[in-house]
Amino acid sequence: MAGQSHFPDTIFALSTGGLPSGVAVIRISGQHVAPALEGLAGGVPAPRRAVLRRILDAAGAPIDRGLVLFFQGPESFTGEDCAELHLHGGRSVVSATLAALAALPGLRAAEAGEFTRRAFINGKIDLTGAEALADLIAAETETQRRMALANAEGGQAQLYSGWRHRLLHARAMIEAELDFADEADVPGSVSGTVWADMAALAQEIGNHIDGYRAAEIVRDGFRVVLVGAPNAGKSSLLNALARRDVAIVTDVPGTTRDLVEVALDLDGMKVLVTDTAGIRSTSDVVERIGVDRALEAAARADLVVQLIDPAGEVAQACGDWDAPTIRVWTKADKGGTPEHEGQAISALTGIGMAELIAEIARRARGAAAPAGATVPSRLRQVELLRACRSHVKSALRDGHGLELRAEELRLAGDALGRITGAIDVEDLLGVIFSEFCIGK
Ligand SMILES: Nc1nc2c(c(=O)[nH]1)N(C=O)[C@@H](CNc1ccc(C(=O)N[C@@H](CCC(=O)O)C(=O)O)cc1)CN2
Ligand SMILES: Nc1nc2c(ncn2[C@@H]2O[C@H](COP(=O)(O)OP(=O)(O)OP(=O)(O)O)[C@@H](O)[C@H]2O)c(=O)[nH]1
Ligand SMILES: [Mg+2]
Repeated sequence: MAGQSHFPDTIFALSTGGLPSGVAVIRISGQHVAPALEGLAGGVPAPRRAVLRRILDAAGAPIDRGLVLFFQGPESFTGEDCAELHLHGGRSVVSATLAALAALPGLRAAEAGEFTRRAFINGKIDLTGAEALADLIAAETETQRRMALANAEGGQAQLYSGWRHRLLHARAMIEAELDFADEADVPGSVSGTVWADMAALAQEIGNHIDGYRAAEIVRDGFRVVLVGAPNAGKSSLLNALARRDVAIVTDVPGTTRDLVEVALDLDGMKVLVTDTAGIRSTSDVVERIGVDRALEAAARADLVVQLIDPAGEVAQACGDWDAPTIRVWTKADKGGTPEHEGQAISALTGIGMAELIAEIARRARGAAAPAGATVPSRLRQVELLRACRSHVKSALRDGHGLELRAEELRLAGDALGRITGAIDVEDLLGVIFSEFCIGK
């Protein structure tokens, strides 16, 4: 896909966020950029040099005075001629400029993700790089940002292209062996080292796939579920963690019925904390549904925090869940904290809260992909990685002939090629680029 392709339309969009803003940037990309700048900014600046210009409408009346940047293709984000207008971020300034652009021949408003899509078609980035840019823009926590940046800088692209080279090399060696086999004297078999490398590759791909769960925890959040008997102090803890009144707190046991979830940023990790109904056997229909939901949430948790009021009833029939569990004694301000193992906290005074938060953050980080690790970021990628590994494994099975085994290796390489977009991905592009916002 290398080389610049020629799209008939030149596209433009506001690439910065909500208006009004201090400065708003409008991006333009395509073959009509230079004539558009002639009309709109009275000329085309030297490439990559910011110049201050009057921005004019179709009638030649000034809209604003702003900075104009020109990038000459292929040395631009999209690989096409690009321009940026850095305007004052007023609604009317922006709408008048967008209207002036729309009136120019060959120009139209960009669709979501269309700049990045052109960057991909023009060979500036591969599909994993495009997906990583979407993640970088969506990143809210430090760990999300680091993971997205590693892939935006080509972490996955390099890993998969290395694997494709190994597959190609293996196929070449097998082809050579097939050719020699026609001749009278067959040289010493090369296949020993080839198959050893393919076995190692299957293992590496498997390990890489296993990293997906850790990547999901970074992207979607580490799920912490608060469970305990009614009145144990779960909702009070949730409110203290969220630093706002998310859940209703009363001294009536059985106050919380539904799941209440908040997203927190703990030490750079996205953590989803869910408050639940106090667990007890009850004849109240609504409360019983709440208890069922609590137990289901615990079953899905990455970490269960079990709250116990030392003066209260202990949760009967705690149910069982597989998630790691920590015990926390509540209402420590009242004294009487027992010598049991586990932490003591007070949501009321803050006793033990810093320690509890540090412990949750420590566990979240432990379950998350390590900083800078190259991990798959999408189910789409994982499915193709699984297909790739399964073809490598088929190739490793002896029974069938060398030709068929080489064919399995070709299929394995094709699966990798679909991840990066090197082959046959037209059907995927709509899905991938629809994730983006307009202007990206
Ligand atoms: N004002 C502005 N800021 C921005 C962007 C932008 O488009 N405009 N970006 C948009 O996403 C990001 C930066 N990404 C960019 C990626 C490549 C090129 C570019 O001109 N690439 C050329 C030249 C490379 C070079 O000089 O090293 C190329 O790849 O050939 C520009 C921005 C973030 N900040
Ligand atoms: N003194 C003191 N009281 C607390 C503390 N945490 C909670 N309480 C009180 O304990 C009672 C129950 O608190 P909640 O947070 O609603 O308990 P819950 O576990 O959510 O209860 P359910 O929703 O009924 O399951 C309320 O009266 C709270 O004010 C604390 O740290 N110290
Ligand atoms: Mg509650």
